[in-house]
Amino acid sequence: MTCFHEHQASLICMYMHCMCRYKSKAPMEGVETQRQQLFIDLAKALWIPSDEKKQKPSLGTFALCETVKYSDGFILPSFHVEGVGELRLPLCAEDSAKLRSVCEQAPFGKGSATLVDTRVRRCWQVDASKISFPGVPEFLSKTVQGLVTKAVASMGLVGDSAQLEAHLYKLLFYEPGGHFSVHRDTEKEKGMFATLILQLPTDEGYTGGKLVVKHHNETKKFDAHMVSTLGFCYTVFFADCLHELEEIETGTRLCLAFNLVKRDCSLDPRHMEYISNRVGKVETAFQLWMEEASQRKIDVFGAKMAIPLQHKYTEGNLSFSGLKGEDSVVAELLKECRDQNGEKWLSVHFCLVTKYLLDEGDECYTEETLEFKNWTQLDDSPPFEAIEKLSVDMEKETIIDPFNDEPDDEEYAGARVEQWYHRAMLVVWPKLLSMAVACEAGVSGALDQLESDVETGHPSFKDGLHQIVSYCENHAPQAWHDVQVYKPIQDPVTPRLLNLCIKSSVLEDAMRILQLLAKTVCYETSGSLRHEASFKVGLRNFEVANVVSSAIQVFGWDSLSPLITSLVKECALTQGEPCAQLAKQLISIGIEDAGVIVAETTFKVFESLITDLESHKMPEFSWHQPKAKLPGYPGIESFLRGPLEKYVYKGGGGLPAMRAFGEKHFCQWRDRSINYGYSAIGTPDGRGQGAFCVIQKTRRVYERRVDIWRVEQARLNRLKLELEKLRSLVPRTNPVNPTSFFSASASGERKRGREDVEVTTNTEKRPRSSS
Ligand SMILES: O=C(O)CCC(=O)C(=O)O
Ligand SMILES: [Fe+2]
Repeated sequence: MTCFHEHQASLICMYMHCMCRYKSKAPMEGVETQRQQLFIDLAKALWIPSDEKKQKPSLGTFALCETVKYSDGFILPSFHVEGVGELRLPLCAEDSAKLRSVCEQAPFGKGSATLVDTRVRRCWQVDASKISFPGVPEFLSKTVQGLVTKAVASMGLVGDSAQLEAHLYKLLFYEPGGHFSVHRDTEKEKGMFATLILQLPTDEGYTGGKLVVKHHNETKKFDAHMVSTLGFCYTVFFADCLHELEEIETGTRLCLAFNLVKRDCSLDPRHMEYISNRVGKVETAFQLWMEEASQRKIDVFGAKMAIPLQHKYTEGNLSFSGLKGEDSVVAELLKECRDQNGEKWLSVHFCLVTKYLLDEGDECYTEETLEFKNWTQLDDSPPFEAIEKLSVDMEKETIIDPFNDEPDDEEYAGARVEQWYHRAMLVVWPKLLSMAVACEAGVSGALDQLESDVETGHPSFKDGLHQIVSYCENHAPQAWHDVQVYKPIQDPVTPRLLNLCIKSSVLEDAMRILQLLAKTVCYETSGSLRHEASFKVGLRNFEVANVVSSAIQVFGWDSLSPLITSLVKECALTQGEPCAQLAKQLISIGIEDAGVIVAETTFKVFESLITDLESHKMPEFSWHQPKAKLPGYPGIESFLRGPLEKYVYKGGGGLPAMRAFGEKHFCQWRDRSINYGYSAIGTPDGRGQGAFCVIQKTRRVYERRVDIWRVEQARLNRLKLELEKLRSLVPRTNPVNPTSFFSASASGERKRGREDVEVTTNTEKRPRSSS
């Protein structure tokens, strides 16, 4: 028997892939570069380089083929088939015919269907229930078990009969032309991880019929025809590996197919030695992430990373011991990573991801969706409640792209193509950042967890709070997403966060939250969050106002006043009533000075805008169009900006040129006043070299100025009414003079545009209230 081992450097391919993926995205920014370097280092540390794999056969292979030695105690002189009787081995021609008479055509699975199609599979089968071994009663329990124990050792697994079983599945019988085209074996029962094909001898033997097994850029070709007349041989491979039985050219091939099922195998102890020698490399690759995480930051490396697995896995069949081949080594390496204090620092999980691609073929419509499921914890980290809601950013968080090869399923209908990719990944995050990851599955779930930690006085509670606040700073659109899009006056996040700060007296985080509320946050331009380009959380409602007031009560006005005043300045115009409520609440709990400052600050924002708008007078008519732009025609541009109504342009080129000129720049149907700041009509006239274009201004630019002024006046009236209402909400008190801290930017506001007051404040520099 020979094995043509077409070994390709799978690991090198992975690196190359890693590099290509990042190269295409030049220029890389600093943060991106750092993260991608970590991914490359990590890939090198985690996967066993192919040359090393060859030197370490103990690390296991995905497929092997061995002849059976009689010295191993293997004897099988005959077997029994229901309806035929005893068949002696090697199988003679007469018995072949008898066996054939009770066989049925072997089907294959496609999706959930079972089909018979001899173009895909030409093979005869007899069900296991009809096969027995009366001459060797311990054939299945001992003989085959012995083979299997030995075989899986070569795949890097240790398991005795309690953990590992070989279940006879079918007898397979091939005649000339028999074959099975490329496929993966379905997991026919829970725990099935590999297939064992035991080849039995026939008098005729066979030629052709090589078994080709592929896994992750590696291909093995097994040719067992030489032993097909005399002895036994077996082939074992992980069931998810693609494999194919090439056509039988002559003779007959007889096999028993077994499902290898494992309950709870452990890693080969030789693996453990490899792992303890290798884990240092992985820890070194993680070094920078470890440092960042120890500061509870997620700015550069993010909160989690995903490592795609090499084997395929199906739903509901997962545990650490369910991992196959090198995947189990990689998982163990990750689990074994330790920090400076010798503590295991990573939380290791498993998930399945399905990518669905739809291409309608007309270049107009393509769809891509990702679905994550089967989240399974592989270590003893505390359970994570909302884990099913977690997803992975396939661009930023996976160390290599898992979708760079063939899809698992494809369907065509004309030009329309649908594709499915099923992949498995390990997803890791620093245990220190578990709250930040919990936030990704939903801030409200993370808050639930934190609130119960507070109740039980969990020591890491402050740490968790810190992480949630960091998450909100880095992902404000996600943290307040639903609210922003669907219920703009609700805020289920801020009051809970501030209350947690208050309960645990964490001033620093309270300050970060107040600062965040005042900030303008931008949505990312891609993805589903395109609803609004930017937004401020601000003070959305009375509940938020009241909890802010409690924070002032607990932490003191002195420490919070700069943040509060800039928050009020930022949101007074759109959230006037909650601002007034904050003032009212402060006054009612006896922090009167602070209340007055909040109220005055709010009113001042309105007043300065009102003063500004009142200074705008109804524009008087003139032909000036001061914002006119006409590049390439400076003379006409200055005419447009100036006081004259009419201009005669002699551009040369005859009447057609003048006509084209007029149409391009001064067409009455295409009003350019919005984009180019002018409005005029061009009328070509004259002939030959004497042709010209009369440019006559229209009133459109002026009318637009008047329209804008009208809108402003309407706004002015609304603002006055609103201010009046706000004043009535706050109880009268002796005014504190807030101008000392307010005046600086108030004059700046007046000069600003009409649309909005943008108060830019630098909280650090702003002098504190001295009241
Ligand atoms: O006959 C063989 O060696 C392989 C058959 C096979 O792949 C199958 O039955 O799934
Ligand atoms: Fe198969």
